[in-house]
Amino acid sequence: MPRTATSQPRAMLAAGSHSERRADLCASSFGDLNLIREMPPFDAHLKWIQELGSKVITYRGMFYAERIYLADARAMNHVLGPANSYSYPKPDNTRRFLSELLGHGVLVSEGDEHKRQRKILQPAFNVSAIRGLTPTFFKHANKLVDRLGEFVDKTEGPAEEPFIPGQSAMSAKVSQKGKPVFDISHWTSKTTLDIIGETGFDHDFKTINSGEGEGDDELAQAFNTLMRQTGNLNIWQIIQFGLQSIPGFWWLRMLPTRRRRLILDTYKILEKKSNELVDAKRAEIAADMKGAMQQDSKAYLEDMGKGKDILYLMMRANMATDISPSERLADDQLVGQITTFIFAGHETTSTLTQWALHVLSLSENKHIQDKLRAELEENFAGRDEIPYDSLMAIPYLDNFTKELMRRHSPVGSTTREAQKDDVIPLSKPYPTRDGKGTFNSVVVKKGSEVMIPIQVLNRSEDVWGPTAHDFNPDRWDDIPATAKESGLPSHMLTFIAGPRSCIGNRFSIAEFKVLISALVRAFRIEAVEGWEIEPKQGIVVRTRIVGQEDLGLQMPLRFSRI
Ligand code: HEM
Repeated sequence: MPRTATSQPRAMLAAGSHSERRADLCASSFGDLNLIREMPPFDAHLKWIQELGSKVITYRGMFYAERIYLADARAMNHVLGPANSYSYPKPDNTRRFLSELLGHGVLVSEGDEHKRQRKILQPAFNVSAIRGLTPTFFKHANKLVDRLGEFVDKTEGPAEEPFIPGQSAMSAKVSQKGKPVFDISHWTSKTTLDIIGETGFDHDFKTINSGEGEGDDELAQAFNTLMRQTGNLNIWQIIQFGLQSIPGFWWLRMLPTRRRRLILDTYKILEKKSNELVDAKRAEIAADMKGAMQQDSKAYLEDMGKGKDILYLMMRANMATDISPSERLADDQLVGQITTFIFAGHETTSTLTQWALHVLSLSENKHIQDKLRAELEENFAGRDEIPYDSLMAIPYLDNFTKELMRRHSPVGSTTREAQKDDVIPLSKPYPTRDGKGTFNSVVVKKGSEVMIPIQVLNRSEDVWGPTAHDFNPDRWDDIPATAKESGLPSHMLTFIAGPRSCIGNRFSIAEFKVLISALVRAFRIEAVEGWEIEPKQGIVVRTRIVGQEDLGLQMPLRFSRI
């Protein structure tokens, strides 16, 4: 008879593994995080899951703190769903780290404050808003195609030195006539930054036209300086972050380190520029409202929001008469949304697009690239852009997008912290470690970290069957019952679920479809023979090339004209 695990079941505790590794753990403060850091993303989790024969495990995070890992759909619906989501906030460390860089936007708010912010933001992300933004997505995607096309046409053959912005010397050497090797991550990143600039708050970053660097836009430079502080933390900085959450060590936050001074100074620039954007938007809305009053026309008011940027729509919602003064967002919260949009809505879609191009470049997927291009040619029929609804209705593009989101989710995992003791139900009974019994729920203690295993659950054989690890867009024509029964949004965890799910999901799907349709129609995409891509976990799952680790994160791909 399955039972509730009142004490952690042995299968879940992975007791053997813990004690076997205890000697290593004592030698380092990072617990099992060391293994996770050493192995490619998710492989450590998958390895434990396979070793233990259970999808429900615990392991040790920083300072040996317990982390609960539940690769189970029902457990995730419980933790993330409307009833419990606010009882599982982001861990304090994560919030502190993010708010230091991004201010007080929706990503770091919790509880009633989060509900309030979400309510104001929601209208800016509904279908009609995204429909209005789609021409801007096309404008930037076509600009990208033009820029890449110039380099394709100019490429005479291999070169000793890089001849394209972002390109490494290695990529220059393997370029061929009319077939240069681009670091496509450089280009997708610039394009999605330009897109979020214009659609987010009507700001032109102009990065696609800049050369190697970040361009001279002050906002882009400030943002990139802050983002560099998210990577390459040294051991002392990581320990410091961990210690800060321990009572008595709060003062570590205040130490005037070089990193802290840099962050404070840079955030001031970001804040100043963002405040200017907020002021300009307020003036624009006021002028539009005045125009509406003068014309006294309901149609004029309705038309006002069409194709407007997210900040405009959000601020207009913030000024609406049915919003009480206590519900309105203050200026620092509006500024926090701007930094949040750049952060959450830039590298995420860029990374997804890079993975899409990588998947298409593989010789075993040539049929997918050919099929996608043929379908796009037919639907675009020689046009540079098509309306949002037509784009969304292209069937194979839709299957390809869903499969990519499932198989290569840019955000690999995230974390929550139990705010109170709880019992988390599981989809099915799991065997205890001794094999003598089963358990179908897990007791969680207040303060435990609960992992949200996005990539692992997206590839779960329990949900997708034995072909879960394959890349197959056709699977979406015949979704297995287990996926339908998972209760996850679109049967996956890519945008997580519930009240804290990604508000930008519609935005990113439309943006991605626009980018991929423009690139696939214009270019043939091939992998560089013999170069092996290796995933590298950061805030998003980026890539580097095995043997070229010193060149850092990159996605080199060969492009040629169709
Ligand atoms: C493929 C692209 C994207 C993926 C995979 C993605 C994924 C996610 C995930 C997993 C979260 C939850 C993080 C957590 O709570 O721990 C999230 C939150 C969020 N995302 Fe996205 N995202 C994408 C694109 C975007 C875009 C384009 C925007 C904005 C234009 C955006 C805005 C946000 C915001 C504001 C949140 C915080 C929502 C809240 O806490 O209420 N995202 N996203």
